[in-house]
Amino acid sequence: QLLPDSQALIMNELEHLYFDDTGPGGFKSGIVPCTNYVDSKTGLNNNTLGRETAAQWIRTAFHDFVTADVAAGTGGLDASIGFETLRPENVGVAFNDSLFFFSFFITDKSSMADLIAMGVAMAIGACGGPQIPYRGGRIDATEAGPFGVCQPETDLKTTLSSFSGAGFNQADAIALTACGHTMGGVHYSTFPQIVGPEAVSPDNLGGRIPFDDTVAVNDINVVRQYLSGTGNRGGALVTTTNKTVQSDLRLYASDNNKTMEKLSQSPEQFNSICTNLIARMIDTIPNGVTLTPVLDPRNVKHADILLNVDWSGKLTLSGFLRYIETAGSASDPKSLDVTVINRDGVLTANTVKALGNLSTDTGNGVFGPTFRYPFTVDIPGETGLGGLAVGSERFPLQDTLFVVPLLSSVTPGLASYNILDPDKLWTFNVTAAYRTFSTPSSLTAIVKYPVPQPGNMSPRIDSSNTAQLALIGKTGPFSLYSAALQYTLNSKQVFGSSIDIVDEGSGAKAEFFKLFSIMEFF
Ligand code: HEM
Repeated sequence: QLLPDSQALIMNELEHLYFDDTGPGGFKSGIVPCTNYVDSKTGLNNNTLGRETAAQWIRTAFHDFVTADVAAGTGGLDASIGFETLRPENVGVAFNDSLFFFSFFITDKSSMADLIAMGVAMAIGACGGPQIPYRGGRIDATEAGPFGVCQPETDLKTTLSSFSGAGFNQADAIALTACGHTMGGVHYSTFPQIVGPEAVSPDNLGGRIPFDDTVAVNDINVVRQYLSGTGNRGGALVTTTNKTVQSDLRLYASDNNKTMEKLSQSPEQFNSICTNLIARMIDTIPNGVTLTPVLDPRNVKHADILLNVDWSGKLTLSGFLRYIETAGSASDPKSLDVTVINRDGVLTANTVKALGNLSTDTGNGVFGPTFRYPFTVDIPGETGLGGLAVGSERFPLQDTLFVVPLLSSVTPGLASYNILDPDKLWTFNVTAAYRTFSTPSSLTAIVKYPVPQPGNMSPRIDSSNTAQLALIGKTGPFSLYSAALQYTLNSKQVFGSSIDIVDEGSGAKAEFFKLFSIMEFF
């Protein structure tokens, strides 16, 4: 039998954030348009400061990554940056702004480190640059990492040795810097030793000098303008008269501009070198972390799957399929056939049509128009559910142990919910169905939600809350277990909360049921 494992659950969650959660409030909304700036002090967009969220996301990942020690297998993309924002080498609001935005999306299956990496891939892929292969599975550090981010004052030798410790040679270091220093710029508010107050204006209150004249586009311009001395000439880290802080000039010229010349040959060449280096940057992870395969937007995929069982033992599965019209793919079909695979792994004759919902495309999909195909299918309890087939795609699902949405609830409901609400008492009424021959007297619930970390804008997931679910009855082949769980949480914590139900005896597990998914208006 096909069983979903935690890697599949990580991929489902990240694909949802990356591919189809593209409307208002979605992950991508922070960088629509690419010039947009989300201020973490107010939570609102503010476009008078000369700041840019997309550029901040790229800089955040770089500062998190570059203190990696690949020989020792430590550091890299591990969100340790959250503990390091008071260091002089991490001066500026970029890090806390980014972590604040990402913190709305952290769950048990979407770590802060994965969100930081997604930020880079999205900022580049959605703002004129190439699509960066993106994988999930990173694990968040629980403490600060070593010092060692290059600063404008850092000498060339120290800068190159820092990159080298992270696995990047001189040519890599030059190119990676140019690939990053094509969006955003240097701010008077952050680096007054580099940019003077004359850069400040009413719609540029932070006093930013962009690296090139396409500040919100990930493109080759920075390289060409640096080499030709036109436009922004590579930006303030090249043109400042203060020699000590000409870090980009020192680095770019350190191999007699050989790497910059190579990057400048064509936009395709620039993109292909950057894709490779940026992917290597975000895939630099500590020993012991396993990344998922690359997320693939071409796949039809299921999302928001809910499985119910009624008092006659009949199962009902609902959710939607996602279809993305990627470059070169066929346009969205009117409908997609969804076929139930039973518990024995056999393709059944139980097929329903999922009808395309044209209004679901927000126009903001990173990979193209993105459509949802909602569906509902009834399944006899005896033969049960092992997965779904859509065309040649197979999605493993299971009905051995699952949370029953219609017999579960979250109170108070959505009517009184605001994402920024402070702490209040929440009740999670959770009912799980368990298909078993040796009925245990209770099942364990592990409730997971984000909690603040002192001195860090990023929360961590607390998995220490457990409770027992008691047997309340039977339906068809299932035993039903239930409990009312109460926690004092703020709205953001509820948004990121999930529950696992486990039978410790058999190892059966219902993993990552998102409590917010069943919140209703009452
Ligand atoms: C030699 C090493 C590097 C040094 C010394 C350096 C230094 C700087 C400085 C001083 C700023 C201005 C920040 C501000 O005023 O807010 C900046 C911005 C930026 N850096 Fe770097 N950087 C380096 C390498 C990189 C690399 C490798 C990347 C990415 C791959 C990167 C991405 C960015 C981005 C996107 C910005 C714009 C941020 C914004 O507009 O808010 N940097 N960098």
